Amino acid sequence: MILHGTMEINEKANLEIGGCEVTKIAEEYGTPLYILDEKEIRDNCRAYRQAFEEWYPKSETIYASKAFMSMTMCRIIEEEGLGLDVVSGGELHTALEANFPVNKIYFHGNNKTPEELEMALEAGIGRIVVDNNYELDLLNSIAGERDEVVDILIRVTPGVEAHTHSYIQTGQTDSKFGVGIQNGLALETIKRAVNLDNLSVKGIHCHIGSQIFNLESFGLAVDVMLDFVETVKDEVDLVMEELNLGGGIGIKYTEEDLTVDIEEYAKIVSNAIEEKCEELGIPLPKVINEPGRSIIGTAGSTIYTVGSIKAIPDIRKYVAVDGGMPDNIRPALYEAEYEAIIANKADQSPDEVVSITGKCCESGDMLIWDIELPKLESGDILLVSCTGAYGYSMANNYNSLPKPGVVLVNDGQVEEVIRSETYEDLVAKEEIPKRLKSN
Ligand SMILES: Cc1ncc(COP(=O)(O)O)c(C=O)c1O
Ligand SMILES: N[C@@H](CCCC[NH3+])C(=O)O
Repeated sequence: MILHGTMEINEKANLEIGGCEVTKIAEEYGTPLYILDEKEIRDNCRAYRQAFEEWYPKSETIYASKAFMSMTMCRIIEEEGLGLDVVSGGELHTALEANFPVNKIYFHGNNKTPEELEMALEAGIGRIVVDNNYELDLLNSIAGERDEVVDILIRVTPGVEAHTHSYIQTGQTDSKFGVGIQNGLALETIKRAVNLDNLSVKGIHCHIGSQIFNLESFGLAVDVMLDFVETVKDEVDLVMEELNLGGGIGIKYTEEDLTVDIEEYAKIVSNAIEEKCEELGIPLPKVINEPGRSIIGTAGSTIYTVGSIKAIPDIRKYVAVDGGMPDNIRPALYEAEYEAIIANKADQSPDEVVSITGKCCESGDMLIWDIELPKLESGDILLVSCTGAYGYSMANNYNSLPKPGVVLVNDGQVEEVIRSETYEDLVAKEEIPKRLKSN
């Protein structure tokens, strides 16, 4: 397995993260459990900041909190000088509870409710990224009632197809997000927006997809977006000053994946912008990038205890762990692949091919198909790496499994930042109608 961040194998053949022995964490906090490597989160934030400071200083990096949201994460993100992308009232609430600076919050989403928009205006957040005409009118009327002029970006689809799983492509014209540049809808939306009294269009936003390795796709998106900035200037006499290029940088989940160099990404984006702006004779825009996965993905792992082991002769050996698709739905949803290591036998060489399955009543509840590992035994602690992004944030309670908690490790210290759910939590929101109550 690739050892990400501060992972190390100690002299007792135990895996350590942030100087903490994984088996000890399992003993103290139980399994399944998510472990976050604080140094790796901070290093990933710094990689973006340093790369953009070098290649395109007129920029801002904001963390896409849908990848993993918590108040602790907000505090780390703020300390590292990044802004925040939220996509719901819930994410916004979490950010506000964590005292995240409101002017550095961007509000995304293709169907924000009136209540969510009201909440965002009440908080005074930095930018609302308007997705469609319905939202444009809604926001304008809410802002009007409040007697405010709200700064917005318009989400557009540049028609660039990123090479990634079809479920996580978002830049093509046939998408539920944004308005198309190629079919003229984006221009129509902007023409409409500039005539609304309570909105001020500051720029455009696109997000072409997620887990992308081909950096050229970002260069292509820049070209299309800046051509559109030029069109808007000519047609509407509006010079848009902000270009939000979304997130989407891929991470190396397994040996088969490529590695993306953040500096290379910053360089490609900045070269594309500078060349295009020079060609069009337009001023350099402020650039915003919105990484999620590449900030938190490699910093997170999930630990499980191995339970039943079932060998089907000549077919497959299933090794079951005490979590599964409720804490990591990505294999079922996107056929996502992961690596794993036995934390208590971290120095052993692979010995057999097994498939790691969860404990749900669902055949698709698989974490890893056909992985080579040392011989597994019941009671072993298995660590699946790179689960930091879209793991906890997409977790659910299928089969009434309580959601695992999250611990933060750093410099030999383990801190519980989200406690594991209990059985009591599972029924806490329920109310049995009086007539059905037992005596
Ligand atoms: C609007 C927007 N910005 C940023 C992101 C973050 O993407 P990623 O986690 O791939 O960096 C997403 C999710 O894909 C998104 O929808
Ligand atoms: N949740 C997805 C990515 C979608 C990101 C949101 N636009 C994943 O796990 O890969």
